Amino acid sequence: MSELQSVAELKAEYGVSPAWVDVLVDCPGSQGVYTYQSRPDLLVQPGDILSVPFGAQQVGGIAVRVGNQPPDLLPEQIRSIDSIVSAGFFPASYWSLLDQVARYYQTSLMQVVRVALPPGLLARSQRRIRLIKPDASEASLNSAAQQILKLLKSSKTKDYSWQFVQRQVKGANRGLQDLLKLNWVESYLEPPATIRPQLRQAVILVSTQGELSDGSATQSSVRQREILEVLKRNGGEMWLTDLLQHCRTTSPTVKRLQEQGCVLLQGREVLRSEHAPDVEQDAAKVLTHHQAEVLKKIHTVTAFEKILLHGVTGSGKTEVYLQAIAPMLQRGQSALVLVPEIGLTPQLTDRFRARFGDRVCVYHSALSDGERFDTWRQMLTGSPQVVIGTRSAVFAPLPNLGLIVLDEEHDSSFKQDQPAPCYHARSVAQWRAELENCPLILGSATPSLETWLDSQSSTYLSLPKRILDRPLPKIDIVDMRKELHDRNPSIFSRSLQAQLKKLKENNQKGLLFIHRRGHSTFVSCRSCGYVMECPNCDVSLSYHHVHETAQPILRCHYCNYTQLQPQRCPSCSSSYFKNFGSGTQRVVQEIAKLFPELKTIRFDSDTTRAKGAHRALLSQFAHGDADLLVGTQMLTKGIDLPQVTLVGIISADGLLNLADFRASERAFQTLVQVAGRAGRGTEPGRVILQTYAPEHPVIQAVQRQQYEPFVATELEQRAALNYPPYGRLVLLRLSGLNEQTVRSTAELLADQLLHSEDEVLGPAPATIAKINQRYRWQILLKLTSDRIPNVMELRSQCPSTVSLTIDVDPMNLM
Ligand SMILES: Nc1ncnc2c1ncn2[C@@H]1O[C@H](COP(=O)(O)OP(=O)(O)OP(=O)(O)O)[C@@H](O)[C@H]1O
Ligand SMILES: [Zn+2]
Ligand SMILES: [Zn+2]
Repeated sequence: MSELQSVAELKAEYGVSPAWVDVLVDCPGSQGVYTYQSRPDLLVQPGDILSVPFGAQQVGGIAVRVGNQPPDLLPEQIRSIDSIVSAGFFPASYWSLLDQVARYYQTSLMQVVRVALPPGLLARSQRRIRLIKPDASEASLNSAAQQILKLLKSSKTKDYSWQFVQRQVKGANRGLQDLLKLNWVESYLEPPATIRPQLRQAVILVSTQGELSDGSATQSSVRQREILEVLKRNGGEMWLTDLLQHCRTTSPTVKRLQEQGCVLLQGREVLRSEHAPDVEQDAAKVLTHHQAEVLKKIHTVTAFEKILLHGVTGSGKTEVYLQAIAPMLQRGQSALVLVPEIGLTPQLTDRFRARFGDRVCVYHSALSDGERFDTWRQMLTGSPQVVIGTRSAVFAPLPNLGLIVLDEEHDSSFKQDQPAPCYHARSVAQWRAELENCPLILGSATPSLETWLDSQSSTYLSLPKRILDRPLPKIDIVDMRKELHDRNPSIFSRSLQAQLKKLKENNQKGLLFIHRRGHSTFVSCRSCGYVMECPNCDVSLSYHHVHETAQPILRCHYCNYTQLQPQRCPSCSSSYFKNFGSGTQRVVQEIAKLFPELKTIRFDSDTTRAKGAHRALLSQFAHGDADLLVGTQMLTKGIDLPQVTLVGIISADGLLNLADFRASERAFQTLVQVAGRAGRGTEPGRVILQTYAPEHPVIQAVQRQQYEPFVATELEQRAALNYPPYGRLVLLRLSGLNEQTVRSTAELLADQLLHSEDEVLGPAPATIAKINQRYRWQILLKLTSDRIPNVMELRSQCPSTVSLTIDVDPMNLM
């Protein structure tokens, strides 16, 4: 638990209000947490908005911590709080949470604030003064207070901005204090509701006739007609940006259409929350027996409780979340739903929107500052709502939280590796649920070992069957060594080919899963073995081939370094210089060669980079004439398309051979999840899993689709080696431009750690020893107890050229 004390506790203990307050100052040009002295007459609580002196100014700040421990500063360095602008602006528990994150992950509070809050929150808000006792008499007051009172009475709304009052009244501050004490006026912070609404250009179709160039078929008039046609098809109105993109045209062309009287350009105000398409209203589904049982249990939980919802793929977990949340909104409470990646959210958010309409808001780190800010403002209004977001949304400042859901809780993207704080949204969600005293639901078909082991201390709920008793797909394991032996050199086994042939006739769709992105993982020389590497990073370059006739390029996935693929080996000049492996591009090209009748869509980080691309590609696949979706890890995450009957796993081997103690767990989870995309509709599903290691225990476990036996074996191994979820880890990552300095710093730190009772592994170069010119070393601490040593102090021993990242409970050991 946090070491923070509530004001009530402090008062009980000391009989006084807290003496010191840490204030987050966030104004243009400076952002930081500073300590101020409180005043005996002020009862400052975390979450209050304060006015504090800063330099020569008075600025707004947020009280984040209060205490009676004198800070490590000279008395003359500490200034006093001016006043409380707005008490309880944030729930106090919110600041306890951020504080707890900072302490647990051993980073500064400011760094936590940076992931949690939109920048410049206070700078955009305005402090105002309002008269609350209209019949107040001025007689007994000092002159400044009298003037303020007079001023406020003269205002129609009985209120003015503090800035205005200060300009009108000399000594306004003292006058205000008196009035506040009398409770005749109140001081409040107005969130910038009306400030700078964003305007966006809309194009409206006025006439398809107009005075198009001259009626003749010049190239430009044909172009213009096309644009008008597109506008017409879209109901006569589109955002300018959408129209430009859609028609591949420029704004001067559209402006010319306006001059010709065909269209009208108009600035419109938009709320900058993520633009979502209209979704049809949807009513609650009649639950299956298992779903109903689970929901009944969830409804009985009203205080903090950790609930593991273990449901096989396609068992209808989302429907359970929806029906768990509905009564909550009715009671005026809000819910937070965390999902691993934004690629998965379009379908999920649509389902939530269909049920709850505009009470749903999407919050993730890819939002622009403006969008984040607007979404934030909506949250602080306190109206009951559902926030869906990725890991940073765990910090969404929703007041009155009734439930937190973490869907696909096993997913490692809930953990932030870089930059600090290296937090795990699952841990933070748990602390938050504890602080808010609300239930936390962790949902997964393949729970993480951490959660599984912990489920003894939580509520276990299970959905063992798919909805409507649909069967799990049948999984065939294909030994690729045998394929080669039987003279099938193709990346598709004979059984996968047979299934692919049947797709079109049966009017069904398939997914092909590849473990890596890009055309292949690396390029090497078949004569001398030379491997093309990135000059900045310690990784091989990946081969990218845009289309058959394009010049192939090589790219680094860490720093984006790009070069043309050389014709010959740079080392021995051999012309046998080829790419290996199989990535999405190669699979797409092979399909085009072998099955020209099948239409494919590529779904990986290259094709989904643009905003909204996930949604566009998935809906193209679901509603268009494409037969195959070819993709990477993204395919494993929650895609729910009833037409998909076939899942082909091109090669499972890359997953099995990762150098990480969690490799088996991850491989099992990924393979079960991707297999689970098949047969979710009325037609049963079929999975072809290709591998060079069919006897591998993970492959065997996946084929049987039995979670518990797999986990039991895996836990035994972890226990034997004292790895998580038994023994805990802390990883220290060091990096810098000078290899020698990084190395010697790592050695110095490791020496100091040797005195602790914990096991010190390393120092050693990281698996990827250089990224973006920075050399990387690491030290791994294997803890012998649950007590996490404080390694913050080691920071002072690092030269300024070496950066140290502390990763508590690391997920990524590369
Ligand atoms: N009670 C029900 N009756 C009919 N259809 C349902 C019911 N519950 C859920 N469904 C449908 O079943 C499908 C699978 O549900 P859902 O996507 O929630 O499963 P899931 O458990 O989240 O799966 P996964 O973990 O594989 O993503 C969805 O299309 C959903 O609309
Ligand atoms: Zn060579
Ligand atoms: Zn690089």
